[in-house]
Amino acid sequence: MIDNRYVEISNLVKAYPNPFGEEIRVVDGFNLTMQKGEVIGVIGHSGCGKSTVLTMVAGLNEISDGGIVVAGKEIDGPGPDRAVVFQAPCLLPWMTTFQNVMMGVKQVYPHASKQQRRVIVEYSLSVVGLADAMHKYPREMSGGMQQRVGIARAIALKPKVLLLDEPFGRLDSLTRMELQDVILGILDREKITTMIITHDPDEAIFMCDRICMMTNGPHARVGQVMSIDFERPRNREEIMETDEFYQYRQRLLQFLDDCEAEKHGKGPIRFDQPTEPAVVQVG
Ligand SMILES: Nc1ncnc2c1ncn2[C@@H]1O[C@H](COP(=O)(O)OP(=O)(O)OP(=O)(O)O)[C@@H](O)[C@H]1O
Repeated sequence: MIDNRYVEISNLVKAYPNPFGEEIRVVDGFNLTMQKGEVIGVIGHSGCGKSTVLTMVAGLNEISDGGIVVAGKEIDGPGPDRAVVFQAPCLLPWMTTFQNVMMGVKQVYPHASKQQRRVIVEYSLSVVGLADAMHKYPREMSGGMQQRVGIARAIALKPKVLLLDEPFGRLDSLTRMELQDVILGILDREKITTMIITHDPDEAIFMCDRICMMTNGPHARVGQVMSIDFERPRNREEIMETDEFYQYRQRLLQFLDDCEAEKHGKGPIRFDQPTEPAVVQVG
């Protein structure tokens, strides 16, 4: 049997102390496996624990219980095998685009020659469409351009896993769509295993191979996982003309509505999947 578990998140728990000093498990028993090259979306209501899960996978947030294995190795902190893109790229304002990307490359490739590093940085900036803006400073660029630098900075590290935490959250809808296409182009070429957090069902359907729907917190975990069976490369207009797109969307919205109802005491809704949750097939 082929072992497809490239990323394995097992019984993941995150507990934070509340103001009374009690430990509250915001995430409790989160299980998910990701295949190599797979793009997984994580969707759920605000505050359910999506970023908490992502930052634990990134190694930036201590794990209270359970574990995360990436490419056969249990993680115990951040590493260049996992690159993160947050909502805001946090570029150093006194450095050019080129220098901002080079900074991470120097750390990850300490033994590469100057010329090799330059090629990596230039390539990463060109794939996000910034070949002509390498020497601009952040203040000279739009929010969308700055976010492109953040993406270039992440892919320049050649990570095993790319973690995107609402990367388009601050962008207008046109720029958002442009950047979705940029990322999809990169993922189609480089086949990087990717987790993307989003609030936007359309974005999740367009970009992902599977969408993991999280239950409400506290004690949030995976409620359902839905496979998105559109072939790649994907064309936005073509996908949006299919019946399946609207069925997927309906399924996601229904889940979010059910979570909302449960929050207001209209549940309980049954999300009982103790280990790997059931995969929902639409169509
Ligand atoms: N450092 C912390 N200390 C205590 N509680 C925290 C801490 N960080 C997050 N939380 C709580 O954990 C829960 C999950 O937060 P998280 O940011 O992961 O949710 P989210 O689903 O990503 O939210 P959003 O969609 O609004 O970004 C929230 O209730 C939040 O208040």
